Amino acid sequence: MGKVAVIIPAAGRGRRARQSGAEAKQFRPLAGGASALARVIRLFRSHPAVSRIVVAAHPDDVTRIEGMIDGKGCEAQVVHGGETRQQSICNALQALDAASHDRVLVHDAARPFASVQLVDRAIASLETYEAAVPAIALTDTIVELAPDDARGPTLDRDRLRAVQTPQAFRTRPLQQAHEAAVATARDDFTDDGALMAWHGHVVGLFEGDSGNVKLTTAQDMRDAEQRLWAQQFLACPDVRTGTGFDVHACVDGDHVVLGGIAIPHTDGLSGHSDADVVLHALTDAILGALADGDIGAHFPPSDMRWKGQDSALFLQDAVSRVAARGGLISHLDCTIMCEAPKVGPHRDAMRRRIAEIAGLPLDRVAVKATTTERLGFTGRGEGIAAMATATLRLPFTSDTAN
Ligand SMILES: Nc1ccn([C@@H]2O[C@H](COP(=O)(O)OP(=O)(O)OP(=O)(O)O)[C@@H](O)[C@H]2O)c(=O)n1
Ligand SMILES: C[C@](O)(CO)[C@H](O)COP(=O)(O)O
Repeated sequence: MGKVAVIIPAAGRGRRARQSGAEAKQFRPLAGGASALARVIRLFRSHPAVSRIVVAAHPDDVTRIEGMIDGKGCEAQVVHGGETRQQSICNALQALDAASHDRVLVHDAARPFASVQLVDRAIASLETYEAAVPAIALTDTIVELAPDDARGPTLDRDRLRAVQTPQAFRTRPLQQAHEAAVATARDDFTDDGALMAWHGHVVGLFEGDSGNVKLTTAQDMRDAEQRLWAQQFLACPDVRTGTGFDVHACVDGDHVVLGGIAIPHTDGLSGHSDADVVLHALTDAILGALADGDIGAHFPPSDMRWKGQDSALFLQDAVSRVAARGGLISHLDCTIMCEAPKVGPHRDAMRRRIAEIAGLPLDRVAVKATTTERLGFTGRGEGIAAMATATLRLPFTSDTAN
């Protein structure tokens, strides 16, 4: 048998799942981790039978998806998607040589929960069929709508199935079916199984997976987040708390950088980097929870590379150390101590920026502020201080147990 290729349609705009200001659903980080598309790419990249991946992308997303498929693993390519899912797959099929890849799986970028076992079943189905789709039985009572949208006839659910992806095909017959659809201007197929059946092929069914949901609505996105957080939390039972504290002196200037946000002010803050006490305290809090030194140990002030540096780099480094240990950050909290500038008007911008750097949902990032009642160096306006707490969860390791 020849090799297996995979087509990932990822050119949709995710309109039904769109929250205001949010990017398309397949690119949103899920539970502070990889996006749906990244998870799907990872699944197929690491599957031993798959040797080529073609991702159909909206023209605006080609470069970013090229960045996601970069690196080791099987051969991968991004092509322009079309106006509909069917057109996106048709475009991707043109990038496949049926002589070298005689089998192809088609899997939605919007189904991040597909398992290796499901992919194995899809590939195995091609020993029996030239087209096959995963299907699950329905558990709700299913009715047709009456003309007035009231309840119509009840359907026999034992004769109905919900169809998912990955769908499996012999490559050339799928290409021919798509060519025939283009020739007859049919562009209304919601899946390739339907298109193959229309073209006269028997389409087999294999066992789907009720967990393999398609992220379609905003509620689906919330459910997926919860499910992934729960999975990660269970895998990381070792709860750690770290604290951080930082001070920078006020100097001549016209703004300070706090929580990644430049705030106009009557002074500046002196420092080797951008002197962002908030990001520094948070970085130290994370390093503290990891028992992995402190910001000065990793980014010495004597090193000219960090001069004037955006402190996001330091926080990103600490966050990646958590990921490298297989852990996750469950909460970041910071208190800024200063008489001025007023933090309140900038609090949400700071939270958004910290959440963005740390890859966390907004409700897992807190920024608070207090004056020190004109007492001490912060009270006299000689400097600004910040203290932070990071709550992390790590997997238990043999080191942890010792
Ligand atoms: N022109 C299109 C439309 C959809 N898709 C992809 O097909 C899969 C299933 O489509 P759907 O869930 O409907 O995604 P969207 O089209 O993005 O969603 P919506 O209809 O809500 O805009 C998704 O991975 C989507 O990116 C595609 O490649 N090209
Ligand atoms: C292909 C599919 O996921 C199978 O269930 C589904 O048909 C896609 O439908 P959508 O309207 O493009 O979301």
